[in-house]
Amino acid sequence: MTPDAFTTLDQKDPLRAFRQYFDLPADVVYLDGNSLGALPKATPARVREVVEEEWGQQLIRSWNTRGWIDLQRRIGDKIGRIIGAEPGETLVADSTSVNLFKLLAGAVKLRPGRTRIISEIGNFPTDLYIAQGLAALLGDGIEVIAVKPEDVESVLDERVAVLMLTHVNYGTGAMYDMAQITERAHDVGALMLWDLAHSAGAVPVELNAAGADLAVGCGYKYLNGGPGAPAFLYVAERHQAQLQPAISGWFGHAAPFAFEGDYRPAGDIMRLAVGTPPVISLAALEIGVDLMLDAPISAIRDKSIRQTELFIELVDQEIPELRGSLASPSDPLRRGSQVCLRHPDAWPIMQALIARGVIGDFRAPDILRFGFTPLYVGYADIWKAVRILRHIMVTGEWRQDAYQAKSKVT
Ligand SMILES: Cc1ncc(COP(=O)(O)O)c(C=O)c1O
Ligand SMILES: Nc1c(O)cccc1C(=O)C[C@H](N)C(=O)O
Repeated sequence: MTPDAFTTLDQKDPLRAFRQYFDLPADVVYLDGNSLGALPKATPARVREVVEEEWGQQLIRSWNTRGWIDLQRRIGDKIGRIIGAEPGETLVADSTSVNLFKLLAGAVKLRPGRTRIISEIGNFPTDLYIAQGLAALLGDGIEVIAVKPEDVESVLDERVAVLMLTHVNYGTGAMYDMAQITERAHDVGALMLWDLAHSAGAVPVELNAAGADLAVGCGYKYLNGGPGAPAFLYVAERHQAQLQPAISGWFGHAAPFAFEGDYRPAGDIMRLAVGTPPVISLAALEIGVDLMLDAPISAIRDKSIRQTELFIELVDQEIPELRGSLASPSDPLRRGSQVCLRHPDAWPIMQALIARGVIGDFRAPDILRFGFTPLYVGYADIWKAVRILRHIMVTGEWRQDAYQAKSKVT
């Protein structure tokens, strides 16, 4: 394909208008929105309004007059529309790690007598760490068993309390069939908990249609809520009255402002709230979520598939050294919105790319990871990224000393 063909694709792109709503440096091709989403242009003004007007002028009155008290639920319901949940099933709260703890703990208690939490060896480490920490805290023979993705179904039996999987794998982009795996978990009476960190806003997700029980996800990736944005959690309506909150904070109380001495959980999703929510961060997140709601997820998915396919095809065509290096599934239907390539020198190669304005990720030990966020990545960006990657590989530019030193965040 020629560069002109990519420009034509951009001209015909139904999502083309969305790029203007993001503030991106002109000289950067940003292929890391799956780690930290881009800044929506409307966010700074909204944050300023919350700080200067709602906080500065209205002070504590804003909890009522500006709806601060309802933000977690209000934004939760909006995210619910992106992940196939009904109103009242999704709450914005805490971080993904903390939400995993709350939901896993609640799930284990819902399956008394069962001792196993099953997960996947390549899961994002925080998911495994949280499960391990919870098992150690609970004792009672509770154990975490992590197996290869292809072995997940074969370890499901009546000992399993909960199956906890990340829908789209952070390291490879491999995507599970949500409905099928959820059904297998239910076949043995286990609960299904999905981590949607790399799915929400990236691929179509239908939690209720799939029969999922519980889910968590990030606000700062495809939802563009900003660094450390509050996360979300989902509890299917049918479990809400029984799920015991493991962290029984006052925001989850049935009547927080009655200031009672004893804990009584709220009757609905609010029981999973803990303490005072970060209002300024919630306001920033809402801007990102609103933008996402304006874009049909089917158009996002179509563009994402097209972009990842084109990227793979171009790398194959243009960069002999990277031919056959694909670490993501080659079937786009089994892949999220990212492409991973394997190379023993992935670290310095990625540093050289970043120095030339193509921002992707390195993931240990040998992965070059490229995230495609269709709201602001164009087709011409893909052409440019592959040309620069080609230059770096052909010239051996990545071998320079400057690109060898490791930094703290990789
Ligand atoms: C699958 C997955 N879960 C969880 C997280 C992060 O959790 P937290 O936001 O609590 O750091 C990430 C990325 O950081 C992730 O990729
Ligand atoms: N949350 C992150 C952070 O605070 C620093 C650096 C990276 C992250 C990430 O989100 C990593 C990301 N979940 C990943 O898939 O690799």
